[in-house]
This record gives sequence, C-alpha cells and structure tokens, in this order.
Amino acid sequence: MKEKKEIRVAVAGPRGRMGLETIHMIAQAPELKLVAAIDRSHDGARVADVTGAAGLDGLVYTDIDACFSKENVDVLIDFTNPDVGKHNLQKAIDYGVRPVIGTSGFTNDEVDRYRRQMDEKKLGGIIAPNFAIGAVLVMKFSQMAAKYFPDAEIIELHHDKKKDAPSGTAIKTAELMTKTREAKQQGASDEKETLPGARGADYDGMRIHSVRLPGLIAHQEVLFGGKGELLTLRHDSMDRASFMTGVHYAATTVMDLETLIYGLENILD
Ligand SMILES: NC(=O)C1=CN([C@@H]2O[C@H](COP(=O)(O)OP(=O)(O)OC[C@H]3O[C@@H](n4cnc5c(N)ncnc54)[C@H](O)[C@@H]3O)[C@@H](O)[C@H]2O)C=CC1
Ligand SMILES: O=C(O)C1=N[C@H](C(=O)O)C[C@H](O)C1
Repeated sequence: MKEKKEIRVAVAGPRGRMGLETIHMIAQAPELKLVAAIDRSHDGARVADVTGAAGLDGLVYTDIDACFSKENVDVLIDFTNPDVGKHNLQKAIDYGVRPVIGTSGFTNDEVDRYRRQMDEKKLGGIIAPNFAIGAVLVMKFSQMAAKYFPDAEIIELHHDKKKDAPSGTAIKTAELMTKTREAKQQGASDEKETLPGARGADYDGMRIHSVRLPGLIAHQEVLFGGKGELLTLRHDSMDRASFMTGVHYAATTVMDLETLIYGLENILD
C-alpha cells in the first residue's frame, strides 16, 4: 500500500482564538506537520514559544512571501480577518500552496475570481464559512426546509469580540436557502421600523439578526414559520474544538482537489 505523505502546513493567525486551536489540533495530528506560522509580529520566533504548543518545530514569519519562499508548504490554514485572509489566499495561489480558509468575509464574486485562477493551476483549496459539522448540517437542513417554508428568519449569536456581522455562516445559510425558497419579501407589506435596524438585515427578503454577547461562542438558529407551525433548527458551538474535525478534514482533502470549494458541505460524503 502507498504510504501517505505528511502534509506540510502553515497557519496564519496562530495567536488568535481559531489559529491557536488549529495549532494545537495539528500538534496532535500525525499526518499534519506544522512547518511555519504567519503572524503580525514575532518574526523568527519558534511557533512553540509563541503559542505554548510544545514539540512544534516551525518558525514564525511576518512576511508571507518570505515564508512561502523559504519553507516547503503544502497547505495554508488561515484564520485572520477578511482583508488579510484575501491577501493570504492570493499569495497561496501565487506560490501554488493549497489554501484552507476559515476567515469570513468572502463574496461569491470573489470566490469565483479565486476559483478561476486556481482552476488554471489545478490547485485545490477550500473556503468554509463554518467548519463545525453540526453547523454545516443546519445549513443543509435549512436549504431543504426553505422549499416548504419560504418565511424564515436567521438569528446568529456570537461572542462580543467578533468583528463582522452578520456571520459568514448566516450569509452562507441564507444563500443556500435562496436556491430552494420562492422569492418573497417577508413581514407585513406596510411594516415600519420605529427604531432603525429593528427588523435586522435584509437578504433577498429574509431577515438576519446578529446577537453579540460575552459568554457566547458561535450559535445559529433558523426559524421557519408556516400556517399554525414553527420549525426551529439550531446549532451551538460551545467550544472551538467543534471546528477542528472540519479543519483537519479540509487540510487533508485539499491535497486531492484541483479546484476551489466554497463550503464544507460540498466535500462531505
Ligand atoms: N470557518 C470557521 O469555522 C470559523 C471561522 N472563524 C473566522 O475566523 C476569523 C478569525 O476568528 P478568530 O480566531 O476568532 O479571531 P481572532 O481575532 O482571535 O484572531 C485573528 C488573528 O489574526 C491575527 N492577524 C491579524 N493580521 C494578521 C496578519 N497580517 N498576519 C497574520 N496574522 C494576523 C491577529 O493578530 C489575531 O491573532 C474570523 O473571520 C472568524 O469569523 C471563526 C471561527 C470558526
Ligand atoms: O467569528 C467567529 O467566532 C465565527 N465566525 C464564523 C462566521 O462568521 O460564521 C464561523 C463561526 O460562526 C464562528
């Protein structure tokens, strides 16, 4: 049997909430090897010293070009912020490194633009708004339900350090729902907001509400209303470990892809 090659990984954002969880996941995964981290500071330091994850060999780079020029990297895992994530994804494509992007903030047009470049190079990659399997299932179930319940509202709830609203997961959920949901402007046709924003954000006539509170991690509810009935789909990430099965799966799966996948649901069996 052919032995599987160790996958050489660089992590961008290693001291952030998700980056750090990813570093610890890699330290426990025999098929993944951390070769470098890309950070805003600590150039030249050992990743182990910066993150406290003992036994890791890689160095920290503040310059992604230097990292990709000096290190032999198979996969870039990015958990930074929308601007940096896009910059890093473009660099990964330029250097032929397979991107696994968890950072939120990509539009469909941007994804298409990156995909065209990657198709030309036959380079595999994944952008996933949410790596938690349960969250992905709620997205899929919501897509199914929207066919029968076109009246739906999404409530996403997150920790109060989250910078973007609505969440990437909520946007992706709404986008999947529009594939099956008849177009419709919800609520009373003559409704008025006496306090601006009270009805939330409008996505194709559906409303998205963003809650930010300390104590929360990442949660989403999708409410579907019909005549005399209410269907509620809910997912709760109570620990960032919930994302790691998906991140690990993505980091190994990109090695066999030749295009850019948008959404973990597209590569799950
Ligand atoms: N796809 C998924 O399943 C998930 C996605 N996310 C997304 O991941 C992103 C990060 O989330 P968190 O870890 O909670 O944020 P965070 O704020 O804890 O971490 C971001 C890290 O990026 C670092 N950073 C900023 N500029 C940088 C640069 N130029 N180079 C390298 N590092 C840089 C910051 O110093 C920080 O440590 C967000 O967009 C969030 O929405 C979060 C959780 C799950
Ligand atoms: O910032 C977060 O925490 C999360 N961000 C992602 C998003 O915007 O959907 C995924 C998850 O909800 C956690």
